[in-house]
Amino acid sequence: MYLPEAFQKKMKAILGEEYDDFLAGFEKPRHYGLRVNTAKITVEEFKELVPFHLTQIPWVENGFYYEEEDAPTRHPYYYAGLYYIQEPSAMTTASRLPVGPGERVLDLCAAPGGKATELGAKLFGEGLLVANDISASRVKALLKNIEVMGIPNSFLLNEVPAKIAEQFPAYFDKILVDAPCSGEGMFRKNPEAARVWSEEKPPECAKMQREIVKQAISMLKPGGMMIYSTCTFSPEENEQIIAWVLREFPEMQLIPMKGYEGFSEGRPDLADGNPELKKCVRIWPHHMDGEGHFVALMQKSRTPEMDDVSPEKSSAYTSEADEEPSDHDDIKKKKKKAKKGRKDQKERNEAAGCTRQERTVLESFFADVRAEVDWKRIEVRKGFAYYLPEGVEGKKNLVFVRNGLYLGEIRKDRFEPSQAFAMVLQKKEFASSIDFSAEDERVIRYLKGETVDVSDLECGKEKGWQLVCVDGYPLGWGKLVNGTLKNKYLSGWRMKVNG
Ligand SMILES: C[S@@+](CC[C@H](N)C(=O)[O-])C[C@H]1O[C@@H](n2cnc3c(N)ncnc32)[C@H](O)[C@@H]1O
Repeated sequence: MYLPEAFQKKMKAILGEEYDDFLAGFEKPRHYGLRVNTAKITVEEFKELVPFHLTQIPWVENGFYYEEEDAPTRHPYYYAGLYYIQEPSAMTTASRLPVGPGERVLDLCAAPGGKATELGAKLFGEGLLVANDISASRVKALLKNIEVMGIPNSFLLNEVPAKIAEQFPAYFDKILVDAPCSGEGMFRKNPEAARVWSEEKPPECAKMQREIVKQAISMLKPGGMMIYSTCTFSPEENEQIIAWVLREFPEMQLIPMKGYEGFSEGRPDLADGNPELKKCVRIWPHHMDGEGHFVALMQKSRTPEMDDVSPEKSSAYTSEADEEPSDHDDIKKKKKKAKKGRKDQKERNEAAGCTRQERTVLESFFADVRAEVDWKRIEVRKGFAYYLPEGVEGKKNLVFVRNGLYLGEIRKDRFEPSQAFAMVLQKKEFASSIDFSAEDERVIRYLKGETVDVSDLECGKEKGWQLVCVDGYPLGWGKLVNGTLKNKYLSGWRMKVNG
């Protein structure tokens, strides 16, 4: 494969004796990965359910290699948001940022959402996920992925980091910066990246990365954690950025992250020699089954007042051991905790954000919804109903693409629930559902937008709105009339007819 000469020279200098192994790696096949969406299904349940040949990615608990011929993007479970297709090394970043329900989390360079969707899943619907990207077109993909994965409590922005920083000073418990970079680690996966690479790219990107990181630090709470990653090898964008942070922001310290035998230490010799830089992680494709990556986990010093607070009282103090769901039981505990939080916060006051008439229409639909609803968080704008996240009240002058969950549209005296609303529900949370088995050919026809005969299937109500599921996992809406399911699957999300 083509590799620019200047790149080869640089890598030879960095890798020395290992260079030939590194080069040989470019001829090996790439690896395909999927990440289980633990907000919807546990890893154990997933392994029992799916028909694919999966192999555990050894350093990511909910990550698996899959075989290309299994084509998981064609399966209905993909449409149900049970997993996200992600390059295995790219899973590392979000997996090493300890996030738990109730926290305020920011992903500053989030599109298309590979990492933001994992952070959102770890919140289990409690707390706030602010996900931003500077690119308007890429933010659209981010929105879709957040919706498919069923993350209700998000605020999606299309802004420059400095504008966000004005509104959120020292606000977030956790921040992820997956910086725009020269992409050297993705040359094998994306040969085009090698063709557009030039020697000027790394220093140019480094300039941009310093600006983004500076803004991120200003938005981090004392005691909060920031994780920085790139998919490139160049020291200017990796160790040298972190060395700069350590010099310029004495309140920031590098902290070790959960290890793996294939990880390599950061290289102080490629920056200013600070031995702390060994706490960074380099992922070399010739050492592991994944593409090139760099990850650094940092923490902002606590203020003296915070030292009076016991660890249980402050989410920012929580250690990784406490936070990482290590198995099935931990995930269940977290879900329980999130549910309790919802109950504690719930006050059934009047919805501030809608008229009495709108409320009546919504209430008639919500009579069939068995999830907790905090009416204070419902807002209707020009007939469109939203469920607002907590924590972004009064944030002004920001370009956003979505504030919270889009619930649906009020059309006179009817409510049309949205696709995104279906994706945050569990089957048991709606009064009536049509549940297809994944083998039933009607599920594909439903996903292609067809009307289907379901007279042989059981459902809670003989007519009206149905939550359409595959093996118990919601896919979207349908409306039942005389045994026929009218298709309400969002047209833009449909499976391609010839696909
Ligand atoms: C490596 S990609 C992010 C990938 C994403 N985290 C994921 O896992 O799917 C970097 C992103 O940064 C965005 N970006 C570039 N400059 C930015 C800036 N100044 N502020 C915020 N985002 C920026 C790009 O549009 C791009 O989507």
